[in-house]
Amino acid sequence: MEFSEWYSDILERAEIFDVRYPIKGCGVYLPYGFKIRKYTFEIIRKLLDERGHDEVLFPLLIPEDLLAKEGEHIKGFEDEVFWVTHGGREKLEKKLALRPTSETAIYYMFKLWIKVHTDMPIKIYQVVNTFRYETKHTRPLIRLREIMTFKEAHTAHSTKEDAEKQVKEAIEIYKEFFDTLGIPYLISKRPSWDKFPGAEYTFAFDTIFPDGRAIQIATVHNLSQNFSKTFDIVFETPDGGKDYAYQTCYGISDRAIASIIAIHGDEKGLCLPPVVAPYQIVIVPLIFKDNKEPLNKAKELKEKLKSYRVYLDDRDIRPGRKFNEWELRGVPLRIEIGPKDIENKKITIFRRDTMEKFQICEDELEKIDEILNDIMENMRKKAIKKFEDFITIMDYDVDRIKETLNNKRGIILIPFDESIYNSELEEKVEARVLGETEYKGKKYIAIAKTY
Ligand SMILES: Nc1ncnc2c1ncn2[C@@H]1O[C@H](COS(=O)(=O)NC(=O)[C@@H](N)CS)[C@@H](O)[C@H]1O
Repeated sequence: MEFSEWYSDILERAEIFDVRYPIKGCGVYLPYGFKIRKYTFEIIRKLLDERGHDEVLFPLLIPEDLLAKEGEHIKGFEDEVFWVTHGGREKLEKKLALRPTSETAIYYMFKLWIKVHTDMPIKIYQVVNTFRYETKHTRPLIRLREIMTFKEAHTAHSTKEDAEKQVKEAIEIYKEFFDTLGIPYLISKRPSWDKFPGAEYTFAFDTIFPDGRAIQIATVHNLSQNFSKTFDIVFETPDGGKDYAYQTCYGISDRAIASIIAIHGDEKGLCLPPVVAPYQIVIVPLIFKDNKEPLNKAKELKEKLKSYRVYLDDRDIRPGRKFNEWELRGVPLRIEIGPKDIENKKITIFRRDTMEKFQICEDELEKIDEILNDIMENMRKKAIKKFEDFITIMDYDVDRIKETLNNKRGIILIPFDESIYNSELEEKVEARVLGETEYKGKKYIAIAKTY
């Protein structure tokens, strides 16, 4: 089955996201998908909180004049903004934007909060919905018009060096986030012609989906003083002088969830990293006629394993149907308990990642931890192997680049060469220039067909 069909099919059959909402680019997180989203964003919240960030919440609506304040920013977003023009039947005298991202909402307040250098660093983030009138093909969790899970961090610093350091910290945070999820990535410095509107420079994380197309899954922007000059965020320096704040911002979205589904999934369905799996273990008692023993044993096991997210499936349906359903939903580990197992004081384990079945003694439950860790390690290795197979290093040869992108796809790396690194390159190779990147210690220009 072709990837995009597999992807749409799995969102529906594993009951993750319902695309039938009557607005293009909008959809509904179903309970199972919502849990994956919850556990995924718990990871990033923890990583941000541990590094001195505070979670906040800003209004959704941004007055038109505020959004338009930073010239480059508004130029970059004016074709993507949704507007509110009425309050009830009354026409608003100032139209209001649904935030496409919150720089202009937040930096208006930074101006009120920042007076002296000791008011910084400010390191805040919010996890909100944002709205972009995407004209390209919308796709669930990949290219939404209502971005349902937009984690945006915004920081302000009293020196250029501190802002540069913050960019590096943000990159470390995202590396740890995607490593925890087993999602491989290439970090590139976006070319100047493709940086975030209003940024000095942008670093981006790109991964590769099974169809070989690259997708931007995170971005880190050094805004320097572009916004602080526009919003007049001036502070008193230690020596009593005046300066504009130095700022950064960095964001991820529902694409983190799309990546977990796309990268770890297989023909049987989802294969979820234990850390985000709504159920890490499902217990299936093999019930024969009126033999209640397996069910009682299963309940005992569930109790013993209560430090995990365990589902005891005691529904009155055939075990085979249960196995297929939990494999489709990507539950990392299944335990089967039948009369023979009980007799032999064993439990049967099924690993979703390798689809292998084996037995452990019923009093060796401490092995479960190491099996779940091994599952994650194996999933990560498999994903990195697939990712690296999609990387092609070659000398600059337009025809070979085009031929490779049309057949193998993936990311092409050509040795960095200033003389070809310009916006014409994209037209020549009929693909996106992801930017300049380091790969296995060498510097390259990365090129790919992207989402
Ligand atoms: N339409 C969309 N649907 C889903 N995710 C999106 C969409 N547009 C962008 N994203 C994701 O959101 C991330 C952050 O968006 S951004 O425009 O690059 N950066 C910002 O908005 C900055 N304010 C940092 S928070 C992107 O890296 C991309 O992974």
